[in-house]
Amino acid sequence: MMQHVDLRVANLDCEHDASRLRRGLAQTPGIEVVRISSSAAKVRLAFDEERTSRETVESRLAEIGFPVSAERGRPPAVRPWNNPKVITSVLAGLLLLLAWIASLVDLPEGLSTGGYLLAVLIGGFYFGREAIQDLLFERRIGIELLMGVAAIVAFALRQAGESAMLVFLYSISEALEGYTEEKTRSAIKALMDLTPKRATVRRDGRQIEIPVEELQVGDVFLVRPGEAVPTDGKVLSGRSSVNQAPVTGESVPVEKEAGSSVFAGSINGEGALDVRAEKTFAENTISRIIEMVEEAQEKKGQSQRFIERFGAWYSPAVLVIGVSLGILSPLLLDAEWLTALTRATVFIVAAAPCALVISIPITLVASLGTGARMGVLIKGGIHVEQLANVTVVALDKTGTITRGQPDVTDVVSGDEAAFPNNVLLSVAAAIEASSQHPLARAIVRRSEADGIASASVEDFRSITGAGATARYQGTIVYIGKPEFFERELHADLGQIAGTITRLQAEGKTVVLLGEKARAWGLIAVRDNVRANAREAVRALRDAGVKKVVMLTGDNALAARVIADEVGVNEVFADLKPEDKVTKVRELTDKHGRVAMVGDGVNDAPALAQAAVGVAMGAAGTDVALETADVALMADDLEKLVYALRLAKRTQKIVTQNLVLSVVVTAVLVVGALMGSFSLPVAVIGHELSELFVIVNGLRMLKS
Ligand SMILES: Nc1ncnc2c1ncn2[C@@H]1O[C@H](COP(=O)(O)OP(=O)(O)OP(=O)(O)O)[C@@H](O)[C@H]1O
Ligand SMILES: [Zn+2]
Repeated sequence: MMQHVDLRVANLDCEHDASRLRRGLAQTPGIEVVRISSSAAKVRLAFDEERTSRETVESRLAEIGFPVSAERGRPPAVRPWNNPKVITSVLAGLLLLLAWIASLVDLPEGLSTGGYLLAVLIGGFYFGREAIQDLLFERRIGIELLMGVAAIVAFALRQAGESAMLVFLYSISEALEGYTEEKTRSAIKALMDLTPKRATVRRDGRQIEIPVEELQVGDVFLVRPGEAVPTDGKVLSGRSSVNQAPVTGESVPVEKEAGSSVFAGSINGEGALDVRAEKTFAENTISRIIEMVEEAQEKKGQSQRFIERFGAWYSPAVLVIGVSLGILSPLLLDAEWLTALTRATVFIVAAAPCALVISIPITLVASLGTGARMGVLIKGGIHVEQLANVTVVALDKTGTITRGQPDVTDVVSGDEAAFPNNVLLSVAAAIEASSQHPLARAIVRRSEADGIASASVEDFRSITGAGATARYQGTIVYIGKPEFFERELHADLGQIAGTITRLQAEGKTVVLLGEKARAWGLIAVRDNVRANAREAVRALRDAGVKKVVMLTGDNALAARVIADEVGVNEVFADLKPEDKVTKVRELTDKHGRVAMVGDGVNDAPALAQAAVGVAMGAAGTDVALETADVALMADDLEKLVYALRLAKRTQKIVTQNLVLSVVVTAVLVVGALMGSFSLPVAVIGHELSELFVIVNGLRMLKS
């Protein structure tokens, strides 16, 4: 049996480390690498249980230099002085400085040259090793090789100081890049630190403290006032307001009582809560969020993939051109050797695409992390691109535009003598007790509130997009939309027909109860529009969305009233779930990219059809969290606007970065070819553009 494990390991910082790990395990029988995520410092391995054990796997990883990090689930802390690349680079800088001082004062020249050489060797150790490994094992010419060649040639041309400076600046920018990436990632990991290390559980009538990693589903734990919630669960008893900003990004605390869900990392207010764990620590919502943000970095957008493909042939091309420049121009054009070689070196440094290569990833990590902190989970660069360019936003009605908590407003009987209101409610509630639909819950709630005893029914069956049916006193009874009664049951609506239209015109959803060919009466339900829906729709338009439309399974008349209330101008009503898919496709054909927003459970097919599927209120609904492209953790339309703006802002910074890096590289290359730049100018210009790109990208850390 092949067994899969996910392990978080140390020293896995970049693609190079990833390939070193892959090579290290290639010679180990019984272990296969399934996936390596350097951005998450995680590996997924498959191992043959008959041949190896998990312990062997772990010790093998340690042998090849990637020990499994101590705290499972919790990512390790980031410290610059723990990073060998930072240390070697700083050391190279110091040596460079000393050697330079030595060259100024009257010390033998050999001393400063020796210092420069040491700086080159130490500062160039890591990227030099990566360059060689890339070349030998992956047959790839990368930026590291370009820089290494340039440094060696410069040194050979007796420009030792320039060579050392190149090595120092390149290594420090590499280290800085790695460090900032780590740092931005740790902004997300900071979420994890909000979860406590230990939980107080009740076992056998006693309270004991255990590490949160040992919490089991079903454990009852205690959350005291002011404490953080250790893992997701359902409140058993107690009452308190809980700040769940770390998970959902909502700033206002939410009231919790018996039956409410709480999420790990939320901060408890004044009351004490007894909570039954529904997730282990590793599986809880916040752990899933962190994992998804990490995985998101691997779902690259089109532009990023293009740049990576481009980089694969660009760097070798630079090397080939540089070498021919240095060798051919003296041979063929009679140029001076020293000038030609220097020029070639300057060219190689000038043309290296560092800034270009990091401009997208650095911006994305920052942006995705910021989104996650604000309760907006975007599952990859590709979705950021799509979301930024959306022209149509399609909103589902129930639960998206409306609150999804309807109330029964009217009960009208078609035949008072045979079916008085309490009989209607009692039969309706009996059928709806088996249904998950928000309407059903409203009806059950109303009948309970009125103290009506539920009738007894059997053979419940749900009719998707129309209603439900069951057998009551031997008769097949239906509950559902009026259109269903007319079209499918050929029911005579009799005197209630007029009432139906009147109630629908008030924005109410009308459902009928009755048997084949005869409606007994109606129940009207009203679901209020979300408080901020109108502003959100306007904000979407302000943000550049051309069309905001509403999709609903409800009746057109009622839907129109709701749409007018929130300022949506186009409504598509009476849609079955599969019609919503068709509608999304039509909208895409006609107007371009569609973002479909729904609850992610009933609307999953429509969300999947859209360019971007957005699930609202995803915290606590695993399906929504897993399937949507963008998950809004809070049940709040404002977050949709935020997500759109975040995506647009990200795209803008990415564009700035791309333009800048291309322009700077072009200027440097032209200058290098014309011989107007010296090596230090090229190196500094190059590193400055890289620094700009990093700093610009990090602006996305701001929410
Ligand atoms: N269990 C039910 N009881 C009564 N009526 C129902 C039930 N299920 C569906 N219906 C009827 O079918 C219609 C469409 O239901 P559907 O679930 O497709 O859409 P919805 O979720 O109500 O609305 P939206 O599409 O805006 O989310 C409802 O408006 C209602 O009239
Ligand atoms: Zn560079």
